Amino acid sequence: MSDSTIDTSQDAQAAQPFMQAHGICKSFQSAAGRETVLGAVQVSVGLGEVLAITAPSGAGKSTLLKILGTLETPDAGTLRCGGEIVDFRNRRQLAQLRARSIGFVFQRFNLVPFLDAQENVELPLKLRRMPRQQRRCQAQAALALMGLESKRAAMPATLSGGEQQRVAIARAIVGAPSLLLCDEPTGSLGEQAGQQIFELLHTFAHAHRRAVVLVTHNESLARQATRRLYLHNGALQGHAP
Ligand SMILES: Nc1ncnc2c1ncn2[C@@H]1O[C@H](COP(=O)(O)OP(=O)(O)OP(=O)(O)O)[C@@H](O)[C@H]1O
Repeated sequence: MSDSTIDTSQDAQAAQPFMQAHGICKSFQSAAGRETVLGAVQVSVGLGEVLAITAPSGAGKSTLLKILGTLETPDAGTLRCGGEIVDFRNRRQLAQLRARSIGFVFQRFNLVPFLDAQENVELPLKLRRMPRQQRRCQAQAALALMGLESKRAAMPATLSGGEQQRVAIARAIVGAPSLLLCDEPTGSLGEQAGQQIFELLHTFAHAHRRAVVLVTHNESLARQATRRLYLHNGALQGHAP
């Protein structure tokens, strides 16, 4: 169900918020001076929902997503994840938070070309030194969730764009993150493959009670999200500018 009329002030009331951002500001230095990209952004995302964020190019969607994913430090504001305030100075806490709770999906699939689908999905678990049998089981389950049981041994180059993105999503969710941040995940796919990716993300959020943030230029997909917000002039709002 989409709800394009929801106001951001109601945002904090979303059921079981997992990630809450309050007063997030970010500016960058450019040749023309200091440019404010995000000015006091408020947003929360709850378990079980897909939150779509749309905006014109250059409005700061990727910057916001990086801050929500703790990959970028805001100039001001607070971020709560699972009820705890994120300390951006504590690199160790950030790394643990990302490893345990946050998955990332990008427009580019970034699969390792010399590893097969299963090995690609196992990679984050291997880095965490998970025993081989356990990581194999988890990777198989993640690939099954993406409808790729029959492609476990396939090399990335032999897969379609949509299939490669599904492997990338399986890799992002294999560690069971509560929050999945997706930056234009369907941007390089055709309409049908993009729709399939959206439906898989939707099922992941609803059936597994996870929070999904979907940054997209695709109006049709944004309309199908649980909730959608527009990034405009550095603020998130519930209606089109
Ligand atoms: N590290 C950085 N240093 C300087 N400027 C930056 C940096 N990162 C982002 N910007 C600037 O911030 C603005 C927003 O960038 P961002 O990538 O977040 O936008 P976007 O909405 O994701 O754009 P697009 O839809 O085109 O991908 C741009 O003007 C960009 O040049």
